[in-house]
Amino acid sequence: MPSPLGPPPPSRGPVPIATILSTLPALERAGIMVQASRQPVSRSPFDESLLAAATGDRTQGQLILLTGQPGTGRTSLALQIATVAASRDRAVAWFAHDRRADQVAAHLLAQAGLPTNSSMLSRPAARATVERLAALTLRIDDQPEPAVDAVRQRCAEVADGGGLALVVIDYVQLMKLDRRAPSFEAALQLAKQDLRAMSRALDVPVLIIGSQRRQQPGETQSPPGPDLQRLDPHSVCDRVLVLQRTGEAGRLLIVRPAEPAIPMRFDPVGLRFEPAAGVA
Ligand SMILES: Nc1ncnc2c1ncn2[C@@H]1O[C@H](COP(=O)(O)OP(=O)(O)OP(=O)(O)O)[C@@H](O)[C@H]1O
Repeated sequence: MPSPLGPPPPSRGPVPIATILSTLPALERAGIMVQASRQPVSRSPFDESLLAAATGDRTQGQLILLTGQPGTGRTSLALQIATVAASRDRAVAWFAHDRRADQVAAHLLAQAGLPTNSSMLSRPAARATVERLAALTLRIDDQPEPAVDAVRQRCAEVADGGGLALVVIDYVQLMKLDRRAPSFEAALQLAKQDLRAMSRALDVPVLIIGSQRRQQPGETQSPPGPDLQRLDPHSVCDRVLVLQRTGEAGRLLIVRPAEPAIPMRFDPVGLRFEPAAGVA
């Protein structure tokens, strides 16, 4: 029987990056009217290799865990990966739980060499860069604390509307978890299982950003090693990546399946990873 309140309102769903960029005051101040370019974003070979490392070069449904200690640059790395995936035809759905959509858009601008607090935005070339970013098939959802069901519904809507290449959840500990589970860890485990089922049902890679705890005073082992049993206790994730960074030196460990680590350098201005010196 139909509800007396009528059909439920459509979910707001992930918002296209072009819409989010058009709300940024810094672009308005610089006189940039956001329009999507027909020119694709140029993809750096290194960023392409990061997408390949994250997905194992597979476009099929799979659950990928990207973890590391807070502040190591997990969001930055995931955004580089998402940008490559979103420069193709199908969409990338990004669920931001610890920052607003406009902050993700500002991060994207910084990665493209246009920090919102710099005079770079008033240079003529900035408009072309912004227009290329606006053409990305990146959609951002910053509604706080979504449950897995809500994420699944919004992803299914995006998939129906033209296809989905990648889902990113930043970060999984901030999702609304099942309160009936006996512990936070058990609830997290259930959420991961549901997200893995979603990746299979929609046949899309789902990258979840997770957090390793910080070193406690008195602990000698730092950072916590890539102990798979601790990172992914019941082998829920198909791929497990650990980001480590000290200053500008970083590396991406590929723990499951075991593959060679990727040495990198973090650019603290561009808020992005580059190949480590001496690495092509
Ligand atoms: N807008 C910004 N301006 C300056 N520095 C930033 C900005 N955003 C992030 N950073 C810095 O860049 C580094 C990487 O940030 P990023 O958000 O990618 O890391 P993270 O691992 O996702 O961390 P967390 O979610 O714990 O903040 C951190 O040292 C952070 O302080």
